[in-house]
Amino acid sequence: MNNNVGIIGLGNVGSMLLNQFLKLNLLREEDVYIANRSKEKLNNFIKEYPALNICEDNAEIAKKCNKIFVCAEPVNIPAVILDMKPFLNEESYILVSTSMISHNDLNKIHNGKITIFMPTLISMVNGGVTLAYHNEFITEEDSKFFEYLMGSMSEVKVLEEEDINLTQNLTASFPGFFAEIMSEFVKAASKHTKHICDEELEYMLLVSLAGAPRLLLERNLSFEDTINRVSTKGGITYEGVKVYNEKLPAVFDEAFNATIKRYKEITKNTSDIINELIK
Ligand SMILES: NC(=O)C1=CN([C@@H]2O[C@H](COP(=O)(O)OP(=O)(O)OC[C@H]3O[C@@H](n4cnc5c(N)ncnc54)[C@H](OP(=O)(O)O)[C@@H]3O)[C@@H](O)[C@H]2O)C=CC1
Repeated sequence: MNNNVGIIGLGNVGSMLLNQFLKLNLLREEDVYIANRSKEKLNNFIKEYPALNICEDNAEIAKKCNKIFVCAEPVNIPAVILDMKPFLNEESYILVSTSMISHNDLNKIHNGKITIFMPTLISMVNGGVTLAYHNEFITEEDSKFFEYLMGSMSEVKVLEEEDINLTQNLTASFPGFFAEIMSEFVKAASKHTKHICDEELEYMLLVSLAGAPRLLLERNLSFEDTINRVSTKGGITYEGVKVYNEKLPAVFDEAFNATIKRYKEITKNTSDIINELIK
């Protein structure tokens, strides 16, 4: 048993976790081991965190760490776990940062402790919701460890595995959806303004956005209360709300259907990859 923590895959998620674990003093640099497919990325981290341990490959992480975050793309995760398999034992705790690979499929390679979690890049600024599913081998101590790390940068919601797929639209995917919706908002406003540039429009929108959730949360206003307060019957907001009310449900339904369809395709693909690898 050791306190070493491994992180495999230093992309958007892995680097966010590494930076937050160290910047928030949740882990000591010398207890953290990292590995990534392309080696250049690793050297950049060493410049910032000189006591960090760089591993040659995924197997070395499994040899040296009991707790291992796997933050690769779904299609690459089966191979990562297989690389580690010879060195995994009942103490090994694998934390996979995507729900697009089922714990049943992962158990075919590592029949032990697995947490499937869905982080959010909002946690770079200490916020957002991390969704998690712990399999049956996870002890209270393991879930406390998870809560200690992820709960320090986000809210943690432990769910049934099948519920993560849908709810991640509201958490992990949210920054992307939000950016897309807001960028359309600015583009539409831009068509009607002659003297204000897009950057100024974007700034006004972001400042309003930062305040709107505070208004709702601090004054305990529901969405409906807020609409009623802002939109006077027959006024400008009222007319705008009517259009959103009519058109948006179809857009949200279609987007949910598209993500659910893609989720099924990816999980089927990762399942096929695992079945092929363990043949
Ligand atoms: N981006 C997001 O907001 C969120 C992403 N996720 C999930 O987290 C996971 C990571 O996402 P993200 O960080 O965006 O992806 P990235 O593509 O940014 O990072 C993936 C990293 O994994 C590395 N990698 C791939 N294969 C291997 C391997 N065999 N061995 C070691 N390292 C490997 C890649 O290395 P290389 O440098 O060679 O490419 C890369 O650094 C995905 O499963 C994604 O679905 C979950 C929630 C939110």
